[in-house]
Amino acid sequence: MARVAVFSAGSWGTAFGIVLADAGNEVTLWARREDVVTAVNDRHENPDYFPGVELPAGIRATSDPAEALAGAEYVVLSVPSQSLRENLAAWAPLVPEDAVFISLMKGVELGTTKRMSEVIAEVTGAGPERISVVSGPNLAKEIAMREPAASVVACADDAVAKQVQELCHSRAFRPYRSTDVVGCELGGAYKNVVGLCVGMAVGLGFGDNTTASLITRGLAETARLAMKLGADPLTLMGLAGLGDLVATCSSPLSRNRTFGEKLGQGLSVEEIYATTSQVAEGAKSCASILDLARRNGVDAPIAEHVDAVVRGEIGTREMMDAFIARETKAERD
Ligand SMILES: NC(=O)c1ccc[n+]([C@@H]2O[C@H](COP(=O)([O-])OP(=O)(O)OC[C@H]3O[C@@H](n4cnc5c(N)ncnc54)[C@H](O)[C@@H]3O)[C@@H](O)[C@H]2O)c1
Ligand SMILES: O=P(O)(O)OC[C@H](O)CO
Repeated sequence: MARVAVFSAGSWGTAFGIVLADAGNEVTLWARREDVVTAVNDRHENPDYFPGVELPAGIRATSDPAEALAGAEYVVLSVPSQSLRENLAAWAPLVPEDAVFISLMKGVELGTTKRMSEVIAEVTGAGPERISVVSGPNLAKEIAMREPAASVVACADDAVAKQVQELCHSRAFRPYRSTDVVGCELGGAYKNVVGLCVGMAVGLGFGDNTTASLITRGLAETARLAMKLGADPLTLMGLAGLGDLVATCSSPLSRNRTFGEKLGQGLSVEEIYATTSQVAEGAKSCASILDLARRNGVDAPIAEHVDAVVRGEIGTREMMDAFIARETKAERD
């Protein structure tokens, strides 16, 4: 049993907290709001995200980061990607010096184009052996309901990946392990952009040929960039690549796919933001991923067109027409 601090009590932080508690760990959830802390501690529930789901007794909550981090052996980070740097700068001095970070986030930082593990390294000074990521087809609601699912734990140090793997192996959650942090993180971040794109196609009324074509070309685009950055292409064929892409692009539970669907139905980005407080990472990361691709000379048509739609520069139908009209090429180019 280990002591784990989870930041924060949103959908995935709470669901992964359930996994960790089911696996026998002592979990402290950090929540920004006192009413969430009270609901978790007094009623074993997080009503904002999973009303009616009873949280395990091994989960406690606090709004005090120092209390959450006291004696923590593992620090799970699950805040919106663009807020990580600022939040972590405040928490870092409180983190025990040997604690291992576990990033659950699927985004790329705007401006710097850094992956989340790179932001963690920069802000905390932790070495690669103290930074792991978990990524895979893990829609939070299904995980909170203990529906069976698999995922990937990646760390440059295989022994640490194994520790984190054991930490989160529960009765419903089966983690595999990898040392390909770049591949896992890019698979997770890119699938959100492809999920937005597929959602747009669905919102426009297109069927399975269109979605399968976008998923497959999205995987090719992800692999192109990931390989350029040193990832193993087989990682992208695994749970953190194809697996997550399929879950996100197929499920109405995906916030990214839903966001795209609303765009396809004609809503504006501002109108969609007004209807949900939950994060659709792809709406921000399309710009940073496109930036990363351009800096590395990688062709990224899906990121480019999704970014143009999100900026309001083109419409969703125009995006689909542009994909078809692109100059013909070999499939593997
Ligand atoms: N929800 C899922 O199914 C799922 C699964 C796997 C990975 N992820 C990834 O996990 C990360 C977190 O997503 P989520 O689904 O938990 O999002 P969420 O919107 O459900 O929760 C985000 C949490 O962060 C808090 N928060 C929001 N803005 C903040 C800020 N500026 N500073 C500090 N805290 C802030 C919110 O209060 C909330 O507790 C994302 O990168 C997402 O891609 C989500
Ligand atoms: O709801 P989404 O679109 O953020 O997707 C959730 C998970 O990342 C699926 O693995």
